[in-house]
Amino acid sequence: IRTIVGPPSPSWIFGNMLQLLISPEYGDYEFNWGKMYGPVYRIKGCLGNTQRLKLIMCAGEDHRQLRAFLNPAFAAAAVRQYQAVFTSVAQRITERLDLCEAPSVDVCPLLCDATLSSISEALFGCPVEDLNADFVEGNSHILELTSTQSASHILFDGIGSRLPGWFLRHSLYLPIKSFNVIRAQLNLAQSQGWRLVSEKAEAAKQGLELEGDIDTVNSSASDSRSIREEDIVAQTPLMTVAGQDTTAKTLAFGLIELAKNPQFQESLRAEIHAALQVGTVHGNISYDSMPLLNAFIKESLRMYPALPIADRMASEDVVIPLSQSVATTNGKRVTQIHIRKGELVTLALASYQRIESRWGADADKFRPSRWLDGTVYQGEAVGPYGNLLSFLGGPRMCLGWRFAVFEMQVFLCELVGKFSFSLPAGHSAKVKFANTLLPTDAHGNKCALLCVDRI
Ligand code: HEM
Repeated sequence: IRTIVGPPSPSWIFGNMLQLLISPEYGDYEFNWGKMYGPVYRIKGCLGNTQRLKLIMCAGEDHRQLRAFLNPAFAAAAVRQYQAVFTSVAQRITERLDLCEAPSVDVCPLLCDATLSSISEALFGCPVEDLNADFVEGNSHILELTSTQSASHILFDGIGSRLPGWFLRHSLYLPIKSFNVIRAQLNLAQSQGWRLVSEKAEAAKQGLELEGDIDTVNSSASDSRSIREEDIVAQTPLMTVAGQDTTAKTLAFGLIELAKNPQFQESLRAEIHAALQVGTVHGNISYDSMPLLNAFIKESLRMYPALPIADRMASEDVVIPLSQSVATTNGKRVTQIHIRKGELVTLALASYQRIESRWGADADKFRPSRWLDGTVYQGEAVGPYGNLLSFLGGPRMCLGWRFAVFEMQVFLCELVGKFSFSLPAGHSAKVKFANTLLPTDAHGNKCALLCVDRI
């Protein structure tokens, strides 16, 4: 890795990490590095750590079993059953927007509440109000915590990646404010998970019919025998963290783009109204047959992947073949890279989604029509949806991708069908990275301020 070319490091303490993670706008440096050095390059981590590039990873047996167990709740047929939940949650966003009297609204909290409701009702089988109130509050604390990023966080992560796993697990018990919040939330999530599992077990004992959620969909799965209740319980915080903010922010970025492009917004609304009309006659809306809606969702995921970069540590020595050779500092070109056990690899998902050979010469622009006019490269699929890596790929691919796509289809039909979105005068939206991509105001605060008018 040391001989792979890459940008110079401005600091031994931070390496290239501040440029990568807290540039004024996400990608200011990274997207240029991609253009200058190609799809694979070396950057420096904190404290002289060198091992960073972009590649893919593997996962262990426990993880495979747990995925197999959870998979049925996220299969296409199961996700279709969540339509009534998504529709009712979307209608509640409309009700809240109708009550807003201010000239502009920050849509982030509305969307975040809505995506939590979808998870709670579809996967846990109960409304958010039935979840422990402290758990719901702790969840928003966690979202706030994970929406901040600073040089000291980055240094802390850099030091943390050099410490043994047992030390990090114990350090969570240090009396640090953010650790207190995480600890309390993990405990609440565990007890919340136990409550859900025992309620389901009790209902099943009484012969009550249960459908569609994580705990019941899988009760008959043959490969679930080795999964313990503790494992199911452990999924409660994972579902809310993985599925709430990711989908809400993708929608928020999408609505900002719609506000910037009134003409596209009009065309999308016309498609939605036509589909809703046909749906009323036939009793079902065919979301997958709406070209503009689906092109718009794919373009939102492409330009604003909730997780723009993912770090992986090699669990064993491995040789990774490259589809194109890359230059080395000693003037040679190599077609494979040797990664040693323990070395860190950064997968630059957002950069991949701006590669011109895949997405067109204007890959830096938000243009949904690229999905309809043949601009997008039609080759082997690396991710589950639209050849995008927003949901990653391989054994750790997002379990909830169908859930997220369907939820976005239903929410957008409701919102764009009923409201028009425009940017408030003088408001400039920015894109920041703090664990995930966030829309922010000019001061860097998480916010997607929009003028929202009833049609
Ligand atoms: C637009 C919305 C979403 C995006 C962009 C997204 C993206 C991702 C990505 C990139 C990962 C891999 C993370 C990593 O391994 O570093 C992931 C994992 C995961 N996601 Fe999503 N996600 C979304 C929505 C959801 C939803 C709605 C759910 C569930 C309700 C969900 C459940 C999960 C789970 C359980 C994992 C862990 C999978 C594993 O480790 O095997 N996600 N997601």
